Amino acid sequence: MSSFDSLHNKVRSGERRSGLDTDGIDSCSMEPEDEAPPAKISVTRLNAYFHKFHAIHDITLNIPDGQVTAVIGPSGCGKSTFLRCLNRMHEQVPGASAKGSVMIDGVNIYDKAVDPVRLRRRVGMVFQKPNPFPTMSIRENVLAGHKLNGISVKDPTGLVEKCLRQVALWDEVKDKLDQSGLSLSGGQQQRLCIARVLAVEPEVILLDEPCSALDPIATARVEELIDELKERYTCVLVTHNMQQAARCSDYTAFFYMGDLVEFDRTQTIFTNPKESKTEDYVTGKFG
Ligand SMILES: Nc1ncnc2c1ncn2[C@@H]1O[C@H](COP(=O)(O)OP(=O)(O)OP(=O)(O)O)[C@@H](O)[C@H]1O
Repeated sequence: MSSFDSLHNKVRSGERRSGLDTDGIDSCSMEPEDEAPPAKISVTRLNAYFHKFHAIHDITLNIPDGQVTAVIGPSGCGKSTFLRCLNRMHEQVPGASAKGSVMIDGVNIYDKAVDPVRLRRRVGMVFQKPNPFPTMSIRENVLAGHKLNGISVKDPTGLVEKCLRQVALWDEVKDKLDQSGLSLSGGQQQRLCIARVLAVEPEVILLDEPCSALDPIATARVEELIDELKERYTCVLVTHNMQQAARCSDYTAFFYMGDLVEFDRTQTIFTNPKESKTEDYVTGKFG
């Protein structure tokens, strides 16, 4: 059975999350004809470059508020570049530039008046490889965003506990908060990094293949966490793993060679895509 058939069948049978199986699509409660939630992020004619190389082309889409939007596509199609344009991390690469508009709650983040450092607190990012600050303890890692930005915290002990509870790490680390973040397993480190992002109270969380360095059990825990995060945050998830996109996301954007080929509800992308290129990709004909 192809992955498309498998995904399709799972969608039809309405199976629920269980480990790494392909399910959770049914958690997308809207039927295709329903109205999409309002956009948290409106991207219009976004183009990104590395020097003269035109990496993403004229991307226009609305990322719905309080949902998980997955970005899928073959290697090199521009997924990470697109993601990094959403909090202006792209421009930190020497020679990189972007054109177009990215409106978050109606404000163009590329406007000169927008401070990119403050923006990145509102639009936090979780990376492929867990990257706790190596010289900091678990506690210090959670508070790192405040420290690096010179923001005082009224109740650091309470904040550390709250954030570690949010990522379901508290019980595992509460007795060793002063140990190095590197003393944790890969999956625990990734949840610590998510706690670090949550500590500065973002509105949007960008996740760039957050499970690619994790084992299946750690992956399942991070996926469960993403499912919980969407109750409070808008999430954009770059993933190579179509099963993960199907399990975790409400909407999916399919990129190919720098173009946005199709954007729709995840259920539609995996069961009834409009574009043959999308169907070829989700059925594993190329990738
Ligand atoms: N720092 C860079 N300098 C020059 N070109 C780059 C740089 N980073 C990415 N690119 C190019 O931009 C294009 C898009 O890259 P990007 O990393 O966004 O793709 P991706 O879809 O995320 O790939 P992958 O799935 O392999 O991570 C690719 O052709 C890539 O080679």
